[in-house]
Amino acid sequence: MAEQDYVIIVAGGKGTRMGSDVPKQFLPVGGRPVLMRTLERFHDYDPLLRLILVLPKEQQSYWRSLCEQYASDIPHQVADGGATRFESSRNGLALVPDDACGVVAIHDGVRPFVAKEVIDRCFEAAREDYAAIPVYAVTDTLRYVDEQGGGRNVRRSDYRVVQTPQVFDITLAKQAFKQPYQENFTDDASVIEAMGCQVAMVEGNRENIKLTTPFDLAVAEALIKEQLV
Ligand SMILES: Nc1ccn([C@@H]2O[C@H](COP(=O)(O)OP(=O)(O)OP(=O)(O)O)[C@@H](O)[C@H]2O)c(=O)n1
Ligand SMILES: C[C@](O)(CO)[C@H](O)COP(=O)(O)O
Repeated sequence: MAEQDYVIIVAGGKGTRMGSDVPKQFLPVGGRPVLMRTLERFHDYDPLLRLILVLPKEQQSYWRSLCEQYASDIPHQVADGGATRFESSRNGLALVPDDACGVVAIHDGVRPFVAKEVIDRCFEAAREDYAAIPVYAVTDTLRYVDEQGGGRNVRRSDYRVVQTPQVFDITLAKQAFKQPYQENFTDDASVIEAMGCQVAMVEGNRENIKLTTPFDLAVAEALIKEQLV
């Protein structure tokens, strides 16, 4: 089969920490829904990428109406959201043909500001090393807190902050997502590592924030206003 790369954009979460009436992936930032911006990032990066959007079943018709309202006609498939991020990623992966040859990126729907250079780096590293994630260095002092509430500083150079897109060889990803769910699967790289595989790290971009709380929305508006993204 000819080489074809895929991007799965997961937006099947509840957005509890955002606490908004409208699901956070549909909230407008800079006048456009967050999820539309995310989809556009990857389409603008390479219109030949096959895009798969993972959304809760009950939000899919609203998404279609938003596409009409904003005259967005980027081709994409839609998969059903799951109870966990792992399940949402797995549902998206199920739409990638079993005999597909290439890499698959899994990206948070609520990270609309990933840089083109970062997508480039992740795709290149995944082609070379089978699995790659974007990270950046911790800038604050970092403290370990024990069960008794005591604490001690740890060496921050030992840690990295992890972002998405997390990019994998398609065959490897499909194999990894056959594993049963574990609680420590907080991202897709942890699923790959549970099979004993290494994950390469490349430099991410700080602006690629995950819109998790109302504070992040304010930061997103400011980044757009200052033309930093
Ligand atoms: N069952 C889930 C849980 C999360 N996600 C997606 O994973 C990304 C990162 O998750 P996060 O921002 O933490 O979103 P939520 O889980 O929705 O947030 P919260 O924990 O506040 O409810 C989001 O795009 C979210 O929609 C998903 O597709 N399916
Ligand atoms: C995948 C992720 O965005 C990497 O930073 C993150 O782990 C998802 O966040 P969550 O709070 O665990 O949903």
